[in-house]
Amino acid sequence: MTQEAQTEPQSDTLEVQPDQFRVLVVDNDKAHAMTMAESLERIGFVCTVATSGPEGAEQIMSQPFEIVVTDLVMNDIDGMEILRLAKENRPNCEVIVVTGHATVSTAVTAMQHSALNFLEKPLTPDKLRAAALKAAETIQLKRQNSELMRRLDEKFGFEGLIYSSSKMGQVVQRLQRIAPTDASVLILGETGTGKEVVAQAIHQNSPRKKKPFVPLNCAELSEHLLESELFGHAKGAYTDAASERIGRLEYANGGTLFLDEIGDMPMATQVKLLRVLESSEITRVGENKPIKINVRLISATNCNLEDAITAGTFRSDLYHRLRIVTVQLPPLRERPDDILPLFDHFLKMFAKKHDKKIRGIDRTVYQRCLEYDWPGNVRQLRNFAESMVVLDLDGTIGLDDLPPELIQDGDDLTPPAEPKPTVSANGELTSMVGQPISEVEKWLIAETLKSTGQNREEAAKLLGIGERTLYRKIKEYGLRGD
Ligand SMILES: Nc1ncnc2c1ncn2[C@@H]1O[C@H](COP(=O)(O)OP(=O)(O)OP(=O)(O)O)[C@@H](O)[C@H]1O
Repeated sequence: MTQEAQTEPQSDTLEVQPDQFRVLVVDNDKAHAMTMAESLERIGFVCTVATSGPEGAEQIMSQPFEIVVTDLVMNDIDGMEILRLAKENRPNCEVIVVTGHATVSTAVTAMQHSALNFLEKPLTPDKLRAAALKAAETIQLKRQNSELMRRLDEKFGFEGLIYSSSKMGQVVQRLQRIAPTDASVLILGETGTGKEVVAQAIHQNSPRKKKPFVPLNCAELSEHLLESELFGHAKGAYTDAASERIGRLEYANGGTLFLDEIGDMPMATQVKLLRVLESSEITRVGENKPIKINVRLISATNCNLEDAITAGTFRSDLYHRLRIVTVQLPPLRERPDDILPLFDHFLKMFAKKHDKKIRGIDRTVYQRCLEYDWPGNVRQLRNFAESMVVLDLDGTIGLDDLPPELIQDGDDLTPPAEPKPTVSANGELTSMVGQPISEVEKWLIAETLKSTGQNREEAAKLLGIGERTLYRKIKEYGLRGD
C-alpha cells in the first residue's frame, strides 16, 4: 500500500504551455523592456511591461504573476528590491534578474534571495526564452508536487479515515495532537481495526510527510531475515548476501518506520532495536561502522504486551520506549455507527475497481451488517463488500449477494428477476436510479395493481392517471392485470 502511495504516477506530463504563465518584465529602458516582452510573447507567454522599479513594484502588489524578469540596476527601486518584493508577496513566483553590471557579489545576493536565474546583457532572445521556459517548468513541477501531496493527504491523511462514531472521533482528535510531534507511538487494537491506516495518517500529518513511511511486519520474517531487513547488511555478511543492502531503518531516515505486530519480534532483535532507539545509530549486519539515523517509530500490536512481559517474551524497557503515547483502536462492534459509512465507502470503491454499477442496497443487507459482530473488523467488512460487488448480478446488493456469515435461515437467495425498489442508508429510494423510465413505470403499475387486488379503478386513482390510460399501459407492458 505504502509503496504504491509513494510512487503514485503523475498523470500530468511536464510539457510547458507558455500561455498559462503571466510574465512581468521590469526595465527602465523602455525599448529593452518591450524587446524582452515581445520575444517572450512570440512563444506564447502573456507579458506585462513596467518601465520603472516603482511601477514594477505596484504591478507585483496588484496582480498575480508567475514569472518576473527584472533589470538589476534601476532608479528608486532596483532589481534586488523587485526580487525581494516578488518573493515576499508572490511566494510561488520565479524571478529572473537581468544585468549589464554583473559582479560575483550581486549574483550571489540575487541567488540568496532565490532568484531562479541571473542573466548577463547583451541578452539574446534564445537565452531569455530558455530562462523563462526553465522558470515555467520549475513552477509546473512545484504545482505537480503539491498536487501529489494533496492526493496523498486525501488518501492517507485523516481525510482518508472513514468514521462517524464518537469513539473514532475521539481517536482522531488524539491523533491530531500526536501527529505533529516526534513521539514514539504504540497503536493497539484487534486485527483489522485500521492500525496501519492510522499509522500512515500520523505520518501524513507530521512534518516528516515528505520523507518515506516504511512499514515492516515483524511476524512475517525469521529472526535472521528480520534483522537484515531492519538494519541492512554488508556484502558477504551471510552466505546468501551477494550485495550490500540498506535496511528499513536507514531507508526511513527522516521519515517514519512502522513496525507492525511488534509483539512477535524475537527477544534478540528487541535488544538490538532498543540499542538503536537509544543511540539513534544503526550498524549494518557484517559491518562495524555506525550510521546516524533520525527515524520516528510507530509500532502496532494486537496482543497484550504486558502479558508478554510477564511471560518473558517481551522486554519491558523496549515496551516503555515504544509507548511514549498509545492509541487504542476500538473493535468495529463497539462503534456500530461506523459500519454503514464504511460499507458504503467500500461498495463504491469496489464498484469502481470491478467496473460494476450498484444502484441500490437492500435494507435487510444493512440490517445484517449492523447485527453482525465483525470478528475481523474493518478488513472483514471490506472483504465482504468486495465479494458482494463481485457476485452481484442485478445492480442491487441484496440477500442473494450476502456472504455465508450474514445469511440467516429462510433468506430468499434467488436474484430478483425484476428490478425492485431498495433504500439507501439515509432512506432514499435508490435501486430504480439508472433504470429506464418505462421499467420504473411498469414496476409501479404492477405493484399498485397488486396492492389494490387488481382493482383498476382504484389503481388508476392512486397513480393519478385515467382508467383508459392505465388499461393501455397494462397492455403495452404485458401486465396480466388479474
Ligand atoms: N477508518 C477506516 N477508514 C477507511 N478504511 C479503513 C479504516 N480502518 C481500516 N480500514 C481499512 O481496513 C483494512 C484493514 O486495515 P489495517 O490493515 O490498517 O488494519 P490493522 O489493524 O493494521 O490489521 P492487522 O492487525 O491485521 O495488521 C485496510 O484495507 C484499511 O484500508
